Amino acid sequence: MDFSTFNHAQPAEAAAVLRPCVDITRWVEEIVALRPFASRNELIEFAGRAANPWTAEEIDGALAHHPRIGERAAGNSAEAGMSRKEQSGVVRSPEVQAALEAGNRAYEEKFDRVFLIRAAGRSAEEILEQLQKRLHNSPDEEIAVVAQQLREIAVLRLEGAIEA
Ligand SMILES: NC(=O)NC1=NC(=O)NC1=O
Repeated sequence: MDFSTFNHAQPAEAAAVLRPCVDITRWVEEIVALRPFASRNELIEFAGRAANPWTAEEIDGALAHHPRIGERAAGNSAEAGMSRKEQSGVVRSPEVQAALEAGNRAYEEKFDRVFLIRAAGRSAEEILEQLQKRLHNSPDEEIAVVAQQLREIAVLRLEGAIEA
């Protein structure tokens, strides 16, 4: 959808573009309510700080839409397509794949949620390095990192969804 159409669309139509970026209603509704934005850049910039901070409940609700790193998102929803595209660069050797799977399991064991990282533009090795580093975080430290990664993914998705 182009910026001008988004800016003047019906609220439900605008919300439908935002929802696949991150499934957090407060974020979607704040952006829809603030339209019309003066520019695409202003929209993107606001999206980077809207509904801050997200609660742990909001984050965990949104995580349900994110496949594990190394797992291919199934289905033909907008989110699944975005996840596949974001993870398309995460090509990996069998060894790295095995290490990612073990890392995901250890992470879920410790934090009781899926390991989330902004995968776009990152190699499997870098993701594995981040996973192993973050495993040492305390739960409070880690939820802040997860929130930042989720927001980066949301903004990247929004930039992809709204053409100039
Ligand atoms: N578990 C994940 O980190 N998933 C994802 N990261 C992305 O950048 N897209 C995803 O679906």
